[in-house]
Parts: sequence; C-alpha cells; structure tokens
Amino acid sequence: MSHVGKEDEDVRVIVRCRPLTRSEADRNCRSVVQVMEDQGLIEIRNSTTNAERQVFKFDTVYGCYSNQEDIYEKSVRPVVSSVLEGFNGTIFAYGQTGSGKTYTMEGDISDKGVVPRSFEHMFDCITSSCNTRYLVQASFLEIYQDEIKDLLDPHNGNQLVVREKPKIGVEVYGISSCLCNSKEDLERVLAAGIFSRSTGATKINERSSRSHAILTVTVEMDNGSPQSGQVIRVGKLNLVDLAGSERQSKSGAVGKRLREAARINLSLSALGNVISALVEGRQHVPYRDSKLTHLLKDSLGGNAKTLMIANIGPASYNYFESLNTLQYASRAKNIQNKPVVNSEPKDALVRVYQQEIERLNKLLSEQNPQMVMKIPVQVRSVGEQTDLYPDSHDNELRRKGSISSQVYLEIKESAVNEIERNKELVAVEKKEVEELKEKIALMESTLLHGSKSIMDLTNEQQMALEVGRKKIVRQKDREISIRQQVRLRQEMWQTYSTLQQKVDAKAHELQALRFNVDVIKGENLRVTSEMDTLIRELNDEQNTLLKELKKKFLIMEKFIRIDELNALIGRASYDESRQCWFLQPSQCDEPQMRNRYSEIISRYDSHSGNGRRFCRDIIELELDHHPRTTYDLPLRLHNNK
Ligand SMILES: Nc1ncnc2c1ncn2[C@@H]1O[C@H](COP(=O)(O)OP(=O)(O)OP(=O)(O)O)[C@@H](O)[C@H]1O
Repeated sequence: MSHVGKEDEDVRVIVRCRPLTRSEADRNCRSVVQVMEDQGLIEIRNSTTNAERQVFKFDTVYGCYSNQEDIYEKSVRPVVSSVLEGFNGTIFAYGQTGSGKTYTMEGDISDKGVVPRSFEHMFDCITSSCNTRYLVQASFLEIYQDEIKDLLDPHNGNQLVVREKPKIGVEVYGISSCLCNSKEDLERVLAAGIFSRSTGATKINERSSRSHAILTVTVEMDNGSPQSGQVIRVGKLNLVDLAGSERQSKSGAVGKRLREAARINLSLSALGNVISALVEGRQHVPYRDSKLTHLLKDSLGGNAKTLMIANIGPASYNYFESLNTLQYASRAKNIQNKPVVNSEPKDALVRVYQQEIERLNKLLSEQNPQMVMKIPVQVRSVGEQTDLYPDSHDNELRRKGSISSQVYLEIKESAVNEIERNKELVAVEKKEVEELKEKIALMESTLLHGSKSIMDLTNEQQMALEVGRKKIVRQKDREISIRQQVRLRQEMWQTYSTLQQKVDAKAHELQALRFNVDVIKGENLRVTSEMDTLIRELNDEQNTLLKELKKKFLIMEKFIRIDELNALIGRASYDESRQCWFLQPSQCDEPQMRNRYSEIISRYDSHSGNGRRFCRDIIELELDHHPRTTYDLPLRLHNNK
C-alpha cells in the first residue's frame, strides 16, 4: 500500500459535560463544572474546599446545552470526511460510568449520536458521488476482561488475535465482517452488536457498559478508469465506546464485578501509560500491555486522525472522577499522529470484486453465441424437403436431393431426439447464464457508486447550498441566543463572584472573631481560675473566721445568751466619735429588755477587761453581717477604753 504523506497532526480532544440527570436534580446535587464554550475553557471546583479551582483548555468544549448535531457538525464530520478520502479515523469516548459516553456515541431515538450520524454522512457522500466505486464493510468487537469477542458472530470459534501488518497497520485476525450496501445495513450491524454486548448493573449506572466496544467501518474507493489507471484508496473509521473509568469503591462493585472493574481499569491504565509514553516522547510505548492499547496503536501516535471525546458529569459527588478525566484528556491532546492516505492496497476487496465481475461478464458473452448456434429453427412435414437446421448440416441434406419416407422418418426421429437433447442443454445453459447474471448483479450491487448525472448533482448541490444557507441563518440565530445565555451566565457568575468575595470576606472576619473569642475564652479561663483561687482563699479565711467566731461565741455564751446578744446587736449602733455602742431608748422601751441590758452590762462590768473586749468585737462582727448603721442614743453597752 502506498501512502500519501501528510503533516503530523495532534490528537483532537473535546470535552462534553452532560446536564445534571433527573435523579441528581431530585437529590439537589450541586454542579461544580463551569463550561466556557466560546473560549474552549472548562473550570472545575472542589465543593468541599471551595477555594480549589482548576481550569483546563481544549480544542472545543461542550456544555450541558450542547446537542448531538453541534458535536457532529463541528468536531466529528471532519474526521469522517477524511475517512472518505482514504485516511484512518478514530473517534473514542472516554469518561466515568454514567458520564454520557454511550449517549454521545449512539444517542437516543430523538437525537442520534455520533455513530448513526457517521453512517448517514458516509452513505450521503457515496450516493452523491460520480465515477467512484465503493465497497463498505463493517466489523464490531468488544474487549471484555482483555479478551476480544466478535459481536457480529458471538459464537465465532476463530481465535481472535491482534496483529500488525507492515504498511497496513493493526487488524484483528479471524474477525467476521459484513458487507454493507446502505446506512440501514450499518444500523443493523450496530443493533446486532449492541444486542451482543456485555452489559450489567452497577451502583452508578444501571445500564452501565463494562466492556470496550469498537465498531470499524472500512471503505474501499476506486475512482480510477481504464484510461487513467486504477487508483484505490482505503479509509477506516474506528468508533470506540470505552468502559467507565470510575473508582472501584464508588461503583459498589464486589466479587466478579470487582474483578471485572480491576481489568477494565487495567486496560484504561494501560491506555494512560501509552498516552504518557507518547507525550513524554519515550522510546518504548507499551502498546502491547493490553488488547485495547494494541488495537488503538494506529490511532494513538500512528496513522490516523483521532478525536477523543472526554465526557464528564457536573455533580459535586463526581468531582474527583471528572477532574481525573480532564487531566487524562489534557495529556492526550499532546499526542502527535501521522495520518496518511492509504492508497493502492494489495488486498483491496474492491479490486477482487471488479476482476471477478469482468471475468463473469466475459464468460457470459462467450456462452451466448454457442446457444444461438444450437437452437433448431423448424422441422418440415413428411415428403417435403427437410430443412432441419439453419446450418451446413441441412444444406448437405439438401444437396443430396429427395429421400425416401423410411429414411425421412429415421432422420426425423434422430432430429427430434437431437432437438430434445439440445433443449435440455439449452435449459442447463440458460440456468447457468441466469446464475451468472445473478452473481454479477450481486457483485455489482456490493460495489456501490453514485447513480447521479452531472445535471442531477448540480441541482442537488444548488439545493444543498440553499439548505446550507438556511442552516447558517439558523446557526446565527442560535449563536445570538447562546451569546445572550453566555452573557446572562457571565453576569450571574460575576454576581456570584461578588457574593463569593463577600462570603470570603465574612469568612475572614469570622475567622478573626473566632480567634478573638478563643483569646477571650483563654482570658476567661485564667480569670475564672484566679477567682476560684480567690474564692477558695476567702472561703478558707471565712472558715477560719467562723471557727474563731464560734470559739468566741462559746466564750460569750458564758456571759450572755445568744438570742439576747442578737437582739442587742440588732439594736445597737457604734458611735465613731465616742468609740462606743449605743442603743435607742425607744428600742429599749420594754422594761424587761431594759432590765436585761442592765443585767448584761453589769455582768460585763463584773468581768475582766478581756470579757468586755470580746463582747465589743462580737457586736462589731455581727454588725458586719447585719449592716444597720444609724443608732444613736445613749445606752452605753461598754467602753473599750
Ligand atoms: N448530553 C446529555 N444530555 C442528556 N442526557 C444525557 C447526556 N449525556 C448522558 N445523558 C444521560 O445520562 C445517563 C448516562 O449516560 P450514558 O449511559 O451515556 O453513560 P456512559 O458514560 O455511557 O455509561 P457507561 O460507562 O455505563 O456506558 C443516560 O440516562 C443518558 O441518557
């Protein structure tokens, strides 16, 4: 196969962020992803540490409002168009389970995804072409636990092995492939493969696929002519839906599922290693570490135009997986491929078919004259000159002149027999011719070509132009509405940022206040402990005093009854200037009381100076506890002088 050389080309990487799913919205999940489509930027922030934000730049980014058509027209169409020029093209979807890989690749009934759109695109091009013959084949495989499974023939007993052919690239030996004459044929191939594909329920996404699926469409094109010489090109399109890249702990997988997840992660980590090796320009790229990487060898760093669609979910609980996908994708965009047009392959099927058709046609044209020669024209009646054959045999009979009836009958019989034999022969040959014609028709139908005249094509192109113009107008309208949305969202974002700043400032203040509170708390603790000590000391002192007081009371009780003393204390007052205690005469009105006081005083007087002093001290102390201060009149209790 000869290759038309081209420039090196980066692997194109786009990111698609799906909207929050209904169940996420019901659970009030928060979005932590911000997509800036016009700048190709995507920002992701960690909701637990709100300050941690990371921004990534890609070829194109698609937010939750993006639709399948946008993605196909802008990012996928160029790759498929290249396949129809003879390049290899690979489109692969990467992302955690439930991030939208299958949705992006297959789509749903209302909005077709990349795969059915590429079928439509291919056959639109084929039917509108002129002077080119196409042969389209498809194969569909799955890599499950590092084993290749033929999805179009799940019971295929062949050993499916990946092998590399010089100048052709990587192929799976032993896999079945299907000739496809229309996009409907390709859709049937897709449906059959999806049916066979190994799927199972995990905690994250019930219809989660846990295998890698690769649908390969090979298009052989022959636009040569006997005059210009044959030019055959082969384009190969790989459509890859990878298994989910979630963390095992999160998927809730156990037992068999856990082992599966480990192997899936193994091939995805092998993919990561290949990407790293390519980006770092290492000598050895470990393609053979897994079947997946071996099969994608041409697509990563080889002869292919590759588009990676990294899918992420926006919810905060997917933060780490989405961040991981963005980092993975960010590395992949540095891979350099060397795509070339694959032309003049030695084993092109389109050539084999054309040669066979030519051979059959030749055979057909050789058979027809023989048949005509053997068909008898007519047999005349008895006695007449016989004219059995239009050829020389009849002429010979004629030359011999008239013949007898007996001879005539014999001749007739043998002629009739010969006619019967000929009829049988003719029937057999007719059948053969029919079979040949059928075979040629079948082979012709396999070789697809545009059936349009130049006039038709021109009209169609005019119409397509018109449709294109209308589409541009619609696109512009959409662009305006998107711009408005973006502006709105930017404003919201700014408001949010301002609010965020305020929140940050308040958080700062709060932190400072917390610090102050801590300081005050410390101070408080210190003061409380000091107070405790003081109270303890005072209590001790009080206790000592009380003890002393008790002692004094004990002594006092020898002189005076305690209730009398209390009564006395309650009524007496101390005269500072005279330094003695007094009782109001009004309060000593009762003759009984007065007598009693006299008795007490006389008792004091009759005791030693010590006794008097005790009495005064006690009165002072008691007055401290019952602070009544204004007594003035002259019942002199005692004088300490
Ligand atoms: N862009 C989108 N718009 C609307 N819904 C989407 C979008 N992307 C994904 N979804 C929805 O999200 C759910 C999960 O998507 P999907 O099955 O494609 O995930 P996945 O990555 O292929 O998962 P798995 O790895 O298990 O195959 C589906 O219900 C799908 O319809």
